[in-house]
Amino acid sequence: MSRKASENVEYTLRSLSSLMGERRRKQQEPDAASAAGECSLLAAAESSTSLQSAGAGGGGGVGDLERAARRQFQQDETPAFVYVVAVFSALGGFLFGYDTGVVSGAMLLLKRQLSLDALWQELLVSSTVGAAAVSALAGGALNGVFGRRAAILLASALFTAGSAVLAAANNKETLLAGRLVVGLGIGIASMTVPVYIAEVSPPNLRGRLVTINTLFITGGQFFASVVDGAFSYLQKDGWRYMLGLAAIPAVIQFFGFLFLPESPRWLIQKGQTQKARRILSQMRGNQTIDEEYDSIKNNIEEEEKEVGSAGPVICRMLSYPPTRRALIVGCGLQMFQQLSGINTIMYYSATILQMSGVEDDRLAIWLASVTAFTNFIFTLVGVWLVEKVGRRKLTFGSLAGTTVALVILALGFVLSAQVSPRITFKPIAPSGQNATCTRYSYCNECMLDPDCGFCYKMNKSTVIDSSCVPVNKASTNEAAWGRCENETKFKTEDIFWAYNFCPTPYSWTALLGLILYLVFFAPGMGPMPWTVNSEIYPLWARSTGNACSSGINWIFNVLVSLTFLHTAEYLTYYGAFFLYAGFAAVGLVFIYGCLPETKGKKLEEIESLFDHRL
Ligand SMILES: O[C@H]1[C@H](O)[C@@H](O)[C@H](O)[C@@H](O)[C@H]1O
Repeated sequence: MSRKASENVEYTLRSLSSLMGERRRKQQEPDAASAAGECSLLAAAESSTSLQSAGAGGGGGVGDLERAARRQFQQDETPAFVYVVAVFSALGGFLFGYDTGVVSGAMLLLKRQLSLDALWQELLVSSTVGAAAVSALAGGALNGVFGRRAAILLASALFTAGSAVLAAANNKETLLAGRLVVGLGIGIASMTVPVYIAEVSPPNLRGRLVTINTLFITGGQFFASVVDGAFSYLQKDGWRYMLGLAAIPAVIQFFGFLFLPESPRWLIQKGQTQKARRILSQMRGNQTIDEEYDSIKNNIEEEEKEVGSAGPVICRMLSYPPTRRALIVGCGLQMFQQLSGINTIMYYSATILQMSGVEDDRLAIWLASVTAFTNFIFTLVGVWLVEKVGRRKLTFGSLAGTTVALVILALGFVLSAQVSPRITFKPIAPSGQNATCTRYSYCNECMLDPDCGFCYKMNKSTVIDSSCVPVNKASTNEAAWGRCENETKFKTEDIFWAYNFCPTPYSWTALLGLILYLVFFAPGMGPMPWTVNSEIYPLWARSTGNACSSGINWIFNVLVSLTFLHTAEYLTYYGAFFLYAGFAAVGLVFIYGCLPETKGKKLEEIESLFDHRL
């Protein structure tokens, strides 16, 4: 009998045995449990044999029975406890999304209240991402030595402390300290949570449960954008609520995890086998865990024989071809996730939407939450698809669509640049004022200079009397001098001010590109790098592998988001998006050539997928 066929028999046997055992329990027959088990097993064996032969002959009702048994088997495999554990862990993802997302709205208020210059604004935004990169890299050792549970507890304590410091801060230095602490929490959570969920999940649900973590990340980003919108009306101290609110889920996670168990795989590795057994059977409900337990244990012993246990894990990973290949795939996926520009889209969506003709600031903030919502909803599609189509197809399809969307986005900007309004009016700068902006001839050039903005009138749908003047450093809603100097006044005179965008009839292409981008990116390229990384390393290399790949994710996150405005300045907006499309196209080749399918495999079986060259 082929391996697959014998697996099927065993599967049906176990399913039917459990199905009938369950029925007996329900009828509350007084016979001893063991006898019931034995009987049902015998009966199951019989029906299983007949299933096989009937299956070969194409019996229809038998298929139904088998399907029912499978369904029952899967239900038995996943008691509600696994979901509780997954949701509590994924609160770490929620905080990751919330804290990275909320800062853009908080910054609008903070820069006014604490008179922050551009350097401080950049510091407050990127310090968190930088700290996350460092703690994600360090989190590998932390996870290996103290376990997943301790790492998650530490992350939620850091989130709580950081949010409290931020809510109470009275100066920019304290704010910076709070943002650094929160960043340390994000880094640890980002690398630990997927690993922990993967290790406690049954194979048939692992992808889905790990992907829920990314759903929580994008949910956190969406929630942050709504909170930003709501508190933007509270000009004084609104930022305290925005930044401090994160303490609530952090405290919930902390207390929840005091009662939740350690990963059984980590415990087995540390020799705490009795405890591991107990937790594993708690996670698997009424299924027998012997097979799973033995396979984890044997695997650990074999790995130790094969790779040894001397020297730093990263060196062992690099010198052992299967883990070296897995590391290349894991880090490559995380790198291409960021290089395809997701965080440029997330952080600058308000600006991109303004380019699509939305002129009102507050409306742009609310529309940005529509973008965040699209990201969230389509991640849900990913949760649904991951166990149906598998990781490889989902990631490849998603990146292919993302590449096309980036090209459409770029073409939208090309069209807009080609019809960019001419500058027809060159006002004389008042003495002592900067006049460099007045040298530009087209709105497009003016827009790309972060110090300048475009001031114009409209005659029906034509731009007239347009000038390029310096922006007011304290508020980008108005110019430093000239007709657009006073926001409340120029609005009554039918004069318009465009900072960071140009009025254009082709704005809809940018909007279309933006939405298409998220529709394609969110189900695959968003969650799959995290999901795949949580499953491709053997146990001894899992925390280090995830530490490296998460670190790469955060490093490229900083690189891409911090350089976007400069890239746009040198290459123009469409140049920047063509560049991301180019990176995404290279990513496609990488995925096609290197990413194996891990769907449905036991964590212990996945290593063999990397036995051969990529
Ligand atoms: O998977 C997540 C998700 O797609 C987020 O929207 C993004 O901001 C993160 O950088 C990414 O790692």
